[in-house]
Amino acid sequence: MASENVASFEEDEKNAAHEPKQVLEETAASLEMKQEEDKKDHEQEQQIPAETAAAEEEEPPAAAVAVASPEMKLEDHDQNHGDEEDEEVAEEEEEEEEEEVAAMVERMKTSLCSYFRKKGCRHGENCRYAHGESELQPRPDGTWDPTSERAKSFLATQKQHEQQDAAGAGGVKVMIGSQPSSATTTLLQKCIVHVPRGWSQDKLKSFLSDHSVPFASAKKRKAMSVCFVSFETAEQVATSAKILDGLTVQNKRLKFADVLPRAWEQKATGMSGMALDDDDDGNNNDEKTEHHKDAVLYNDDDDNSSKQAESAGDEKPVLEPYRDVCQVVTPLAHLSYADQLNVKKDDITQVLKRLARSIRKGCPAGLLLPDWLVAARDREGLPCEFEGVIASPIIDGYRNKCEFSIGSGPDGKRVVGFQLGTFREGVNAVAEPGSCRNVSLTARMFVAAFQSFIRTSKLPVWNKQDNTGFWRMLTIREGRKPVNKGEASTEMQHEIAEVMLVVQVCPTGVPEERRAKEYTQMSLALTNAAASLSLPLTALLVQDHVGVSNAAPVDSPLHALPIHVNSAPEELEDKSDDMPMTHIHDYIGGLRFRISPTAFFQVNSVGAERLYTMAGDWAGLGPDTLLFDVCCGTGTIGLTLAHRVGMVVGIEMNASAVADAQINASLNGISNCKFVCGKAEDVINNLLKEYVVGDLEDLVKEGELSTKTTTRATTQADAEETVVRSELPDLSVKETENGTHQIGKGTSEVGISGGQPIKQAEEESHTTGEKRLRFSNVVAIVDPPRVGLHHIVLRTLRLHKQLRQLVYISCNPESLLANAVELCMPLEEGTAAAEKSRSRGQFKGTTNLGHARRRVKTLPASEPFRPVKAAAVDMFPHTKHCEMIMLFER
Ligand SMILES: C[S@@+](CC[C@H](N)C(=O)[O-])C[C@H]1O[C@@H](n2cnc3c(N)ncnc32)[C@H](O)[C@@H]1O
Repeated sequence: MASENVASFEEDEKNAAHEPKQVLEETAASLEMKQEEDKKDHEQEQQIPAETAAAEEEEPPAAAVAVASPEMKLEDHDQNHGDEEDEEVAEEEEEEEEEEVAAMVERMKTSLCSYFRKKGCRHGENCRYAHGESELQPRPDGTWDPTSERAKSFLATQKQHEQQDAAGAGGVKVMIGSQPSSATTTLLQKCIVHVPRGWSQDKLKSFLSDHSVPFASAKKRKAMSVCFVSFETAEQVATSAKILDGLTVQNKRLKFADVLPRAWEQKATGMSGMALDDDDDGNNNDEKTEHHKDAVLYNDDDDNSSKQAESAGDEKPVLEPYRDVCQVVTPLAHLSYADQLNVKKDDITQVLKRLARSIRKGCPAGLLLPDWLVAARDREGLPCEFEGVIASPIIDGYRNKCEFSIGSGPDGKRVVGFQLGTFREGVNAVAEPGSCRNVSLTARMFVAAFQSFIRTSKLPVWNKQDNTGFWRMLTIREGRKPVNKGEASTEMQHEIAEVMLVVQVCPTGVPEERRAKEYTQMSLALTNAAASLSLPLTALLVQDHVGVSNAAPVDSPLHALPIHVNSAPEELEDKSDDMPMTHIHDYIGGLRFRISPTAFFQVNSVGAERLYTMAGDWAGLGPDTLLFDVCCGTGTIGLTLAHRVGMVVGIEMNASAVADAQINASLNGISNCKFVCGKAEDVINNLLKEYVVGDLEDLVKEGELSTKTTTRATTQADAEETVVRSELPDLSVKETENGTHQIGKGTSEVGISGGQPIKQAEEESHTTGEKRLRFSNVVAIVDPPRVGLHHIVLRTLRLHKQLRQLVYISCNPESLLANAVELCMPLEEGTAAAEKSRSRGQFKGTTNLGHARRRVKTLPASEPFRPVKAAAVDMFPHTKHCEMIMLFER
């Protein structure tokens, strides 16, 4: 027994030793693109649409994001800096890279833990080997641990196929596309590239026979310059390669290449093939849509060729690698829900450990480590308590917003659905949402109706390769009926009361009258479908967008189209005959929220309710609290917590979301919230000055506090804050005028103030003369986009002494990690001056830990936060995403 264990561990060590290099290569290659994306991200709404989520699933593991590419090093470096400094930064980045690769490899549990299987493993979740099949990941070569069930069932299937083949006609049966193929079978399938397009299959066969190629079967479609050939033995493959590879036929040299199995087959076989994409004929061959530079997908579905003829005429069949749409969009759906939660828990555990490691690494030499970091050693490296992942109350059909691409399917037909990969992978095909478990039935029915319409339209669908076409994207947003507390149905379907459809088009070159005609037909088709399927359709809009990516700027023109579906009067409060509806409504925490077409709203609204409640519970709210809701969207967090605080100030850059937030306050009779439209980095400093009793000496000068409080040291804050608050005048909040006025750079404030009697100061605003409340207890709940908080916001929060509690909600653990470094890393006195010279205008990225650590050193001496607790709410079942929440205090 014991020797078995040793043997298995030795083998694992060997495997592990190969992993880092491979991972490193992959990660470095992916970074250039990632940087570009991150830049764009900061300007955009960062909700994870189902489709984006799908694309993101395709990206390398999150740890790769922070690895620096050579381009990043150049860009981020001030050219005036000396070589020495460059080297230092490069060294740090290299270390960073190594650390993250190591962390990533650590997370890749590619072998089963034999201790766990036999009598339990004392390493628990920190074990580097997989505890059970659900934790097991494929090895870098695509194969599975040979002792796993997966590998065993794979071998069994392989054996079965071999038996079938032996009993059959003697040839190797090519099964790709219909059932799992074995590694052996895949190795016996090859493709030949640069075969004359005009050749028929028979011509190909006679060519092979003439050249004594011992093939088992050969397939070729006319008009394609690639064909597929299978062999019976490896020797036959080798012989044929010698004969065919490089042979000149009609002035072109043939290429004998591997066939790229579809993704699930790749996982099982670990195949990779030869480069194909260097066609020297200059023609835009169909094969060139195969961007996988390695090999060609063997699409054995003969039906596809005939299906293309039925399409509207502007699409060509594409030959490209594609995967099952559910696997792309919901990659965890094959696991039980409990296993999905375990996968997410492990991922977040690793992220948290990296936070502790990164801050320890950045701690100035000679400075005592903060207590929480010392305590991390006793928590197996965790920087704080981790309360685990809270399950989503709804597991299927939970998404209230999905973005469906309009394009061509693998068979060339017009399809409305999800992109089967990313453009940078060269995957352009779109597939119907099929049985993706995160999409609601309502959305699927609308997709089907819209797809039927699109197939009749004479206007072209969007082609990502040449950025042409008219129909681009269909966004479906759903709003629910109010649900009484405790009655929340697990079947979201029954609660959907409002549906908004936003159809994105590229109007370039299509005359207005022509568009208007198409829209009328579209509206009719969708209205009729909604009526016949008893689906609510309450808003229909067209969005014009001419950019390359479907992510349109929030100010892209929107036109509301009339629809005539019977709706309940309360659903249509802002609808009049000549003003079609432009919003939907949903409910969180018993409050009604109006949502504009471009405003962010959590896609899993019942999950969001859990998240916001937890944020409120952790934030230590009270009637004397001023709550800053940073990146507030339609005001969901602030408004659901408004009854627990003195006042809420929400900051949001999307103007229509801010307008929603203001209306949402009115809709729910909430009067102690203000919403400010502007970028948080532009307004937060001024707002803190406006509302927070910041500099206590000022107040003493103003005669509002006794001198006793001026000696208050930041580190004694908790004890003395009570004194400060009790000495503030006991005032009731006074009604102030609602209205809009300027604060800071290019911002506008809309708000309603009022509320319950609380303890705070009141003073006149310099800008409006209105009586303004000022608080000494300030809490921030930040819920930034995927890229995280802007460094100016982080700096302001860290330097604002009055801010003692900060709750960070994040849909991207990587940016949370980097931001947490900036909030929590201890600083040496005087560091700022020393670091100043090398900090000018650089360190742009926020998801890079090395950048974050260097940026902290540019701050003036300031008390760091400490991580107190962390948890996650699974807002995205069946995907790898999860919403994290962390409490920081000081
Ligand atoms: C993840 S959403 C959170 C919204 C809201 N807290 C909620 O849960 O519904 C992030 C929000 O931040 C906004 N945003 C993005 N960058 C911003 C910035 N620099 N300043 C202020 N808001 C920003 C986006 O428009 C979006 O509404």
